[in-house]
Amino acid sequence: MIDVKNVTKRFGEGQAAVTALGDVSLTIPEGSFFTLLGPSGCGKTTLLRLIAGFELPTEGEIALDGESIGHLAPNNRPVNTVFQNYALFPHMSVARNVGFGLEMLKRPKAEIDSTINEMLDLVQLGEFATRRVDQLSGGQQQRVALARALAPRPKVLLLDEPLSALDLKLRKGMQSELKRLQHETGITFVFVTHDQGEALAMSDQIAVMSAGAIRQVGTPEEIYTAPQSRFVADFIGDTNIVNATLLGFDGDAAKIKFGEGTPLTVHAASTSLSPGPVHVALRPETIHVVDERAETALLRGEVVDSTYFGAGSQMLVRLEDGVSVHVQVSTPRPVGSRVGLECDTSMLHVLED
Ligand SMILES: Nc1ncnc2c1ncn2[C@@H]1O[C@H](COP(=O)(O)OP(=O)(O)OP(=O)(O)O)[C@@H](O)[C@H]1O
Repeated sequence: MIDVKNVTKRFGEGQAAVTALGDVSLTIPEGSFFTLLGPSGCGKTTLLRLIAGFELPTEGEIALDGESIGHLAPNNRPVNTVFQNYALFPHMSVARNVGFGLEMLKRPKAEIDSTINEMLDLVQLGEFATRRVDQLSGGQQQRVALARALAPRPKVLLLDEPLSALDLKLRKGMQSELKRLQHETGITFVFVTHDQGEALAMSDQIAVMSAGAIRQVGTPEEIYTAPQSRFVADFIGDTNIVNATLLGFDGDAAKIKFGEGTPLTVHAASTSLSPGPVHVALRPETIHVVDERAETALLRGEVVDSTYFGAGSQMLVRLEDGVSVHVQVSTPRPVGSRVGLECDTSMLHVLED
């Protein structure tokens, strides 16, 4: 288990100082596939480099299995990193690249050889052992980098956008491959990405970050279906955010209404929200288009655009308050027509701002 406790990281001094991380606390469970997700510059790489020991925190500490690792140099931490550019030795064979870390650790030759074979089998590169790395494809080089990082059997593997150099098809393949490797080895993977699809597809847990802070931690399903804030709802997928009035709470359930509509009981990110104007997240795939006069319509508006995307169409509906909502449909209504929008209220979610 990795415990990040109240970690602040500032670069530079005085007026020019940049706070890359501000009082971040986080627990990464042992043996999990844990993803740090957020836009460029939010501090993901900085957090990874602090865990690796390439940077030291300005304040706070990082513990592994209950023991602070702050005093340990990077090579003495039971942690290994796979970098974005792989950092392989191009002129060396695949086998030597994989065994390099073990040679540095002065492990016996027989142990190094058997680990190399085991690791190459694990990443399905057994037949490439003697090939020079510069004679491999990008995807194969990625596997060598993984095998090399896994060879010393670290407790934690840090992966900094390791798939970003691959084309889309290879990326998808490597996503399943990485998940398989994590399951088979049981090593804790801390994976950095700004790609929400990748994060949802691969992770046991995701920490969504923005501007040096952790905004939400949860399983992919929790993050997708119950985003806490407008930022998380916006960042994960194609969410509509609509205006509503919060009337109050009944236990954990929020009572809201859209415009002058009837009160609805829905989920909320927090029960400490005050009654009044709020924002509600509404996933495009959970909305059904009905007749404008239908009593079941929760929202009403006019179709202002419609885009065909193969599996269906995406309609843009402008609501009476001017907010536009995306809706996925198999048969779009004509632009200019008035429609009602119906939605399972259990899929509505009041956000914190
Ligand atoms: N060595 C450094 N000196 C000064 N500022 C830095 C340094 N390293 C990072 N920063 C700043 O800290 C902030 C966080 O950077 P970081 O690289 O952690 O972001 P990131 O989320 O990994 O971004 P990306 O997805 O673009 O890699 C940024 O504002 C960055 O400019």
